[in-house]
Amino acid sequence: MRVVVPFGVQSPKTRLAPLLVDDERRDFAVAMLRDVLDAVRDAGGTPLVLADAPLGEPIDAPVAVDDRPLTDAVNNQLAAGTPVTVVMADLALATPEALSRLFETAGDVVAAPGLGGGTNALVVRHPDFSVDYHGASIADHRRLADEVGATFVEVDSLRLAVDVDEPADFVDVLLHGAGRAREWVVDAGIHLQRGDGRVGVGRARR
Ligand SMILES: Nc1nc2c(ncn2[C@@H]2O[C@H](COP(=O)(O)OP(=O)(O)OP(=O)(O)O)[C@@H](O)[C@H]2O)c(=O)[nH]1
Ligand SMILES: C[C@H](OP(=O)(O)O)C(=O)O
Repeated sequence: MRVVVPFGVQSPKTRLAPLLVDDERRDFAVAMLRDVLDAVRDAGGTPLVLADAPLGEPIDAPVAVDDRPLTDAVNNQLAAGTPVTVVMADLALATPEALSRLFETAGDVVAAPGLGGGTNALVVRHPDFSVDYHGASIADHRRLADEVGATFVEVDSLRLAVDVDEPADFVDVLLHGAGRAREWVVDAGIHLQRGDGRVGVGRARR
């Protein structure tokens, strides 16, 4: 199964700026990308990194560079009309088992919703379906599938629902992660902060 993994090289993970400086955000984004690529391969997928600029470092997967905005770049990958799967590069909890379940779920379009309204992964088996990312995209994708007469199936998965966008997402990486991304977070001195029944993250001063 061809699996496109979009990766924003230019100023990645800007919402993590409260905790990470520019270089750290890039290094962390690459650590997540490497974990996702491993999980895709271990789930039987053949990954292609769809980057908005050259990565500038070796990566264990073919890379296609397309500097168009995310939606346009992914729709270009769908244009041939053959089945394509899209898995975002910031799914730090993704495992081969979770991805296999997604890949094996029947439907013209199979989605893994993200927390907060995004669309973290899509298996597209309908030639007329197109994507429209950002701004509660899961709702847009339900509508777009309906408009072309495609069935739309959603996979309920914690591991595919968590995409790391904001510092609070590090809580789930620390509690449920196991790969390079979690290792990077720990090495960066980011730790759980628990008090009065709430949990967040803090960072040890260097
Ligand atoms: N190819 C490509 N991938 C993108 C682009 N923008 C985001 N991505 C990737 O799409 C996925 C989800 O995007 P976001 O969560 O918005 O990622 P992001 O842009 O790094 O994060 P923010 O800067 O905080 O919005 C991630 O895997 C990004 O690497 C883009 O313009 N082109
Ligand atoms: C790509 C985008 O990610 P978000 O901006 O919602 O994190 C989406 O899932 O539509």
